[in-house]
Amino acid sequence: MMDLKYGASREKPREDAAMKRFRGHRVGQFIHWGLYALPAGRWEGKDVEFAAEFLPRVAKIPQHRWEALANDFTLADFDAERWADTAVALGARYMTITTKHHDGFCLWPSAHTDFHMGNTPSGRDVLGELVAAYEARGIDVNFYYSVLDWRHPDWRFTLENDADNLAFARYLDFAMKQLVELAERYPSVKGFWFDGTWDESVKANGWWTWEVERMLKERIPGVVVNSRLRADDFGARHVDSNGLLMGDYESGYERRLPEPWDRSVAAHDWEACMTIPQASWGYHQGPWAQSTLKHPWDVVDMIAHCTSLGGNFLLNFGPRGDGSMAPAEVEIARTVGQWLGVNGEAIYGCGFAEGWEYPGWGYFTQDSSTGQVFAVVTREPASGRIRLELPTGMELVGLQLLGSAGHPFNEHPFKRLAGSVFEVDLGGATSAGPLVFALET
Ligand SMILES: C[C@@H]1N[C@@H](C#Cc2ccccc2)[C@H](O)[C@@H]1O
Repeated sequence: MMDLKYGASREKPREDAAMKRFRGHRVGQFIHWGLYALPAGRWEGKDVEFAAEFLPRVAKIPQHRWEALANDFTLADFDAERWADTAVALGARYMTITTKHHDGFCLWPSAHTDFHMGNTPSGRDVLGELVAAYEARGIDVNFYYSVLDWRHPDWRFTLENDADNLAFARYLDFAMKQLVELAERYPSVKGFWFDGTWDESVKANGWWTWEVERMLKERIPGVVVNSRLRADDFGARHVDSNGLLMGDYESGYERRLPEPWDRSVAAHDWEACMTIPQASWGYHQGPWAQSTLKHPWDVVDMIAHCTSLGGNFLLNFGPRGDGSMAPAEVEIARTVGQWLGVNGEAIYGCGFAEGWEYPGWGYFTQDSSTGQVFAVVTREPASGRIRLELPTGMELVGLQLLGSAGHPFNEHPFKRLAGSVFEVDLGGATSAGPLVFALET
């Protein structure tokens, strides 16, 4: 093992109450909202077929024209209560909001820049309103913060000379001041989700990423920090040069999930984040994005997939420029939330079912407190039958379909094929969306 000054601070997952709470949430609502929601992927009448929040870079928009959007950011239809109601409808237990994305615009009135909500027509503290509305509903709030800042004059992608090093040192000082400001203004925040840390400039300053995590945990005991913030002494990211996870959970899964049979993932905490359109985090009005919205049952499959490997699933919403939630995304939230309302006990507080192999037709999850194992059937075989292969020596004595026909449980028939292999005929099992069985063993 190398002697690292800025490597992982622990070898095993955190087991304190705050981390257990985050782990048990399993389902979160990601929100990307900022000036990019105004053009919504369209510039000078043309759709730019790339993530809406990258528009200023992809369309090469002059800085002054991008900054002028702040004058149009009127929040005409922004209502934090309605956003929070969407999270309740989704069945989300936490929410992660973009406090500052790569363009540098801040959703709070920051004292360290002029590019913030205070210099918009409404002057409203969007973050303050969101924290109040979500916490009033018992939903934890996390802050996304982009270390990458296209606007700041001292930002550097690479460090070529002393001048770059001096400038970037000023930038890191600015970013640290903003993070202290966020921690002081919103002390009830439960986590920080860092992004924009892939450039050489940040990787060469692992000490700063270590200091940020230390500062936040000193100011907000229990706060949860993602691995994407961290670089070690040698620029290794997420996992340090000794192979140990930095931060509190692995956050490398962006618009992708681990292979469902990759049991190694379950060794540590992790979270996957996912867009509803194919590839835009900010609201994109064009058919390039709007024609690719995910089906609610695809979202349910991803939620169960993550839970089965001990991970959280963070589903992204991109509110429109006026502050309203996109109706199609709200509808998806409602359908997923209705499924969770019936089958959530197989998700919330659940995780990896040790000893149960990946079955192919869906996922096994296990309640971390009671040990109850569930089968979530998201890919019903053409045969209409699933095979349950139990850990060797285990007997299946009962099978209950969750929430069917309005009953909390509904005994379902099964038969032994051989040894610890059982077959379940899914015929007659009814439920809106993927079926979930509680296994009695
Ligand atoms: C969570 C997601 N990470 C951000 C990104 C990115 C990106 C996109 C292309 C190449 C390199 C990085 C997206 O804008 C969104 O915030």
